[in-house]
Amino acid sequence: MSESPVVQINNLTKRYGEFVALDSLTMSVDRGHILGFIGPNGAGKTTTIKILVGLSKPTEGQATIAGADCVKDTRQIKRLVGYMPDTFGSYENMRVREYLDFFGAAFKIPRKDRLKRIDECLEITGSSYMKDRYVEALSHGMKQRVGIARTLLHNPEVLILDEPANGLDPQARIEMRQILLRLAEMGKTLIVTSHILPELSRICDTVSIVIQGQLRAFGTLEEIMRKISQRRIMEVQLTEQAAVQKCAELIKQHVEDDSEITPSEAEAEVRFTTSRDDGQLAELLALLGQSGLKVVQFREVPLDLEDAFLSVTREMKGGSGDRPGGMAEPAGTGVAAAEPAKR
Ligand SMILES: Nc1ncnc2c1ncn2[C@@H]1O[C@H](COP(=O)(O)OP(=O)(O)OP(=O)(O)O)[C@@H](O)[C@H]1O
Repeated sequence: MSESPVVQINNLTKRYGEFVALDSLTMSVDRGHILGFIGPNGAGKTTTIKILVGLSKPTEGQATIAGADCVKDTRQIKRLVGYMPDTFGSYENMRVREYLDFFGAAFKIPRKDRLKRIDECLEITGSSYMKDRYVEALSHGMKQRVGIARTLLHNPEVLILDEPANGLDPQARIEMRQILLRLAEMGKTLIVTSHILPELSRICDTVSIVIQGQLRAFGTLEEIMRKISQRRIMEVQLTEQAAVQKCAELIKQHVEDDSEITPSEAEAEVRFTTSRDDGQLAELLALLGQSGLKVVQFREVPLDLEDAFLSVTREMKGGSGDRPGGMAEPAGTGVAAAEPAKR
């Protein structure tokens, strides 16, 4: 029999007066999994997280962590969840070990166990060498790692990390990724928010895309990518910028009426979306050549998580209109919108 999900969110709704910040959100995360929680500014991510960690009450719906109700069982929730916000706070004249000791004491870890636990958490996050350094003198990347060590002190089952890779250089991001994967291997369940989508796609096995308080896509990376890749994005690279419009016109005559065609004179290329098969695309390529266009590349653009995100964001544009804190119009590829992936 399969284990029930560690995090279970059912029809979670949060209203501020008339404004619906979260609209019947339902999703779940299994033990040892890493959920990428994605959404533009104002989508409702922080609102969801606040409810999960017991800092806010939903207007309707329910959230549980390892069976504990996020509203009624707040003491249990504190023990079960480690939350790392996206800001570190200011801790002057405190060394890393003192900082962690302070939080260990706040979690009521007995002093003799605390020192051992601090060493363990520093080791897991590759921060042992920072132990005697002053917190305020740490780099941003070092602070992020100490922040995770702090989150681990009371050995929570679920870790909620808000933008852990934000502001990190490429090397620090790789290290962060390794830490998060190690935590999942240890059986921790992770919910990670991020705006660095390619980074997130390397660590998450499940992805949830929230826009305007609603779940727009949910499932494994493969499920979401399969949905959006029903239409592929093709790219035609030309030798001359002047030929771009002519190329776009010819493509328009050959593909579906609702195909999205994006000419870029600056890059001497045309991108378009289509469900035409390989044979039909080969005909198009031949036609472009016969029309005197010098095509140097004709290829399918691989889709990534960013495309999925832009795809569902674009779909929302035609929906319920503006909303405070919404995302600017994305320069998306216009691939077919993803339906929420059922699990
Ligand atoms: N206390 C509040 N009163 C009224 N509206 C609120 C309150 N808190 C949040 N909101 C609104 O709810 C919506 C969702 O906000 P939330 O902070 O959850 O978004 P988010 O996805 O975390 O965005 P970001 O990525 O910018 O942090 C926003 O439109 C926000 O303005």
